[in-house]
Amino acid sequence: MRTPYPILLTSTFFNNRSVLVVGGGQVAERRIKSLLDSGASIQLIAPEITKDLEQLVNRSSLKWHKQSWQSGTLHKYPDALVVLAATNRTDVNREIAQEAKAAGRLVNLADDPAGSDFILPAVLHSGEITITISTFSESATPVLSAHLREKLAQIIGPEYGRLSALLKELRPYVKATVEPTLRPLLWRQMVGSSALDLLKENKEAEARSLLEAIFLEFTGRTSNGA
Ligand SMILES: C[C@@]1(CC(=O)O)c2cc3[nH]c(cc4nc(cc5[nH]c(cc(n2)[C@H]1CCC(=O)O)[C@@](C)(CC(=O)O)[C@@H]5CCC(=O)O)C(CC(=O)O)=C4CCC(=O)O)c(CCC(=O)O)c3CC(=O)O
Ligand SMILES: NC(=O)C1=CN([C@@H]2O[C@H](COP(=O)(O)OP(=O)(O)OC[C@H]3O[C@@H](n4cnc5c(N)ncnc54)[C@H](O)[C@@H]3O)[C@@H](O)[C@H]2O)C=CC1
Repeated sequence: MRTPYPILLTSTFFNNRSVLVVGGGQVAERRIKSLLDSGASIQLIAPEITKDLEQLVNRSSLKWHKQSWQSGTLHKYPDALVVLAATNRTDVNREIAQEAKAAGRLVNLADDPAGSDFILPAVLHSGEITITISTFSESATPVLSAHLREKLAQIIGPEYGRLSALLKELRPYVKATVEPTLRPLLWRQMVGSSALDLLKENKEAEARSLLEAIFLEFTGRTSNGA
């Protein structure tokens, strides 16, 4: 059994590329909305699209080509490294995938995860934290992924996103003053501190002070060679 290799595409990836989506139903709509949230420019090929997608065409970086998929037309979208075949026609999705793979593009088929280059997991965003969940290994049970996302959403509250933001603020100072081998120890102290509880109670200033105190105490100790 091979496990899938998880990667997260950054907005840099989307800077000079577009994503090609074929099909404009419910599944395509869900994907296009999250692609737009990630800053992607999208080329959409479909004869008909949902009402929500029609509205997005007018006010986002989504370009609609109102037509069915035509064989041999992938070359018209040279900057689309990522292709989503999301029509309700298995034969059409398969043909798109063949063309995409032959041209060295990365393709996802909405109806065939095992034949896809990558799959799209269930996603939970909590502030600056992204949690992805997948059940995929040869095939998937997506409703279980959605269920797990709901469970995790109850555990991972907004305080974790706020803690992440505070730790990021401290990161340059830690990098400048703490030896690389000692950094994990310091970060673990901060993450395991009661800053999280303070943030849960919206005591942002107290949480910041506590983290700064841990930092100062740690640097004082380590620079003394203790
Ligand atoms: C591989 C993957 C995506 C990919 O990479 O393409 C995939 C594939 C397939 N889904 C199918 C069906 C359904 N998918 C959903 C729902 C969701 N599906 C999602 C993810 C994924 N689904 C990826 C794997 C995730 C993982 O690794 O676990 C969620 C979590 C996220 C999202 O899509 O945004 C979202 C939750 C939305 C929410 O509740 O928030 C529902 C329920 C519903 O719609 O309410 C049904 C109907 C019930 C059923 O059939 O189970 C079919 C059969 C199609 C057919 O019969 O033709 C296939 C293809 C196949 O399994 O062959
Ligand atoms: N991965 C997932 O999470 C899920 C995947 N699916 C699969 O995804 C497929 C699509 O699902 P929905 O969006 O709900 O279907 P839908 O029926 O709502 O939409 C299908 C879309 O494909 C377009 N289309 C049809 N033929 C086309 C062609 N030749 N060229 C371009 N566009 C074409 C239609 O105009 C429409 O916009 C389903 O058939 C199913 O196999 C379904 C549910 C969840």
